[in-house]
Amino acid sequence: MILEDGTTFEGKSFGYEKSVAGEVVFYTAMTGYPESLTDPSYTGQILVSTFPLIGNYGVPSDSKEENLYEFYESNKIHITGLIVSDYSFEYSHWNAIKSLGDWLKEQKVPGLFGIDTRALTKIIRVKGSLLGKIEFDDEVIDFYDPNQENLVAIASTDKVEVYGNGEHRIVLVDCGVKYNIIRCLIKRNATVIVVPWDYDFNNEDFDGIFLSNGPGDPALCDATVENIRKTMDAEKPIMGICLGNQLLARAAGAETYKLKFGHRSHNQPVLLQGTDRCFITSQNHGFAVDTKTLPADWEPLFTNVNDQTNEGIRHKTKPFFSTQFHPEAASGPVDTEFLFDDFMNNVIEYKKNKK
Ligand SMILES: NC(=O)CC[C@H](N)C(=O)O
Repeated sequence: MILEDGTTFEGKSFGYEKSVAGEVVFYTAMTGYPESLTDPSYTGQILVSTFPLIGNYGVPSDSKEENLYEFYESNKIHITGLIVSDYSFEYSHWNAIKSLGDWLKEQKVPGLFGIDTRALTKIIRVKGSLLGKIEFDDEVIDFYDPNQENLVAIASTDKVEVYGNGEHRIVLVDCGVKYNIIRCLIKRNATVIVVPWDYDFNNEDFDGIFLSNGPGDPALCDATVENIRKTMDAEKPIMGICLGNQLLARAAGAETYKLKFGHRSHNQPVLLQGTDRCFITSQNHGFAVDTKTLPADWEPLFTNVNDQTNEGIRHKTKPFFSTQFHPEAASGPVDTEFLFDDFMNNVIEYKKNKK
C-alpha cells in the first residue's frame, strides 16, 4: 500500500490480486462491512477500517425482496480496495454464506490485512485524504484521483425502474442509491420510480422527488442540479440524502467544498436547528455544504456537533429538505428514520392541497 506522500505499508493479501489506485479514506464503524462495501458512494475509494477485527461474521446471503438484495446496499462491491488490520479467516453468523475474502476475490477487489491501520489513519487525519495504491509484486501503476471524474455517471442506473406499488409516486434520482432508501420509501406506501442521474423527470407523473446519495464531487453533477432547479417551481416535496443534500444546496445556489478527511462512521452527532436535540447518525461523505453560502430563503436543518459542518438544509417556506447524514442507516443507528415520515407527510399534505 503506497500513499502519494511516499509512505509505504506492507500487508498480506486476502482478496483479489491486482494493483489498484484511488483515494484512501478511513471509516470508524465497528460493524456493517457488507453494507459499506456495496455502498456506491465509495466508488473510487480505497477503504481503511479503523476497527481492527474484520471478516468475523462473513458475508450475508444474496436473497432478494421486492427485487432488491435484502442484505446488500447495491448489486456489487463498489470500493476499489479494502485495508484492515486483522482479517478473520474464520467466520460465524446465522446468515453467512461465504467469507469476506472469497467475496472480494469473486468481485475482483483487492484486500490487505496486517497493516497498521492506526498509523495509516493518523497520517490521513493530519494530511487529509490522500491518493494511494495497492500494488502487487511487479504490477506498478500510477496514482489516480477519482474526484476529477464524474463518478455519479458510473454509479447511477442507465434505465428507469419501478419498485413497490404504493399510493404515492416518488421519483428517486439515482446518483448511486443505497437500496435501503428504496426500502424505507416502499415501507411508507410509495411507488418508487428510480431514474438515471441526468434524466429530466419533470414530465413524469409524480408526487415527490427523492435525491439519493452518491460518489464523488457534487460540483460535477450539473445535469442533476439543473433538473432539481426546474422542479422547484412546481413546489412538489423534495428530500435528499448526502450527495442529495449537496445537490439540493447547489440547486438553491449554495456552494460545496471538500472536507479535510470527511466523516465515515456510525457515531456522528448532529444537532437539530433551533433545538437541544442531538441525534447520533451514520455518515459517509468527503464534501460538505458551505452553510454561509445558503440563500436567504434557506436555512441549516442540522449541524455537526464535532466540527460545526452542515448536516442538512431546508427551505423556509416550501417542503424541501435534505440531510448530509444517512437516515436510512444501513449500516448504523436508525434514530433519524423518522425523516422519511416527515417527507411522506409533506407528500400527503401536497396532494391534499392540490385537490
Ligand atoms: N454518501 C454520499 O452520498 C457521499 C456524497 C459525496 N460523494 C461526498 O463524499 O461528500
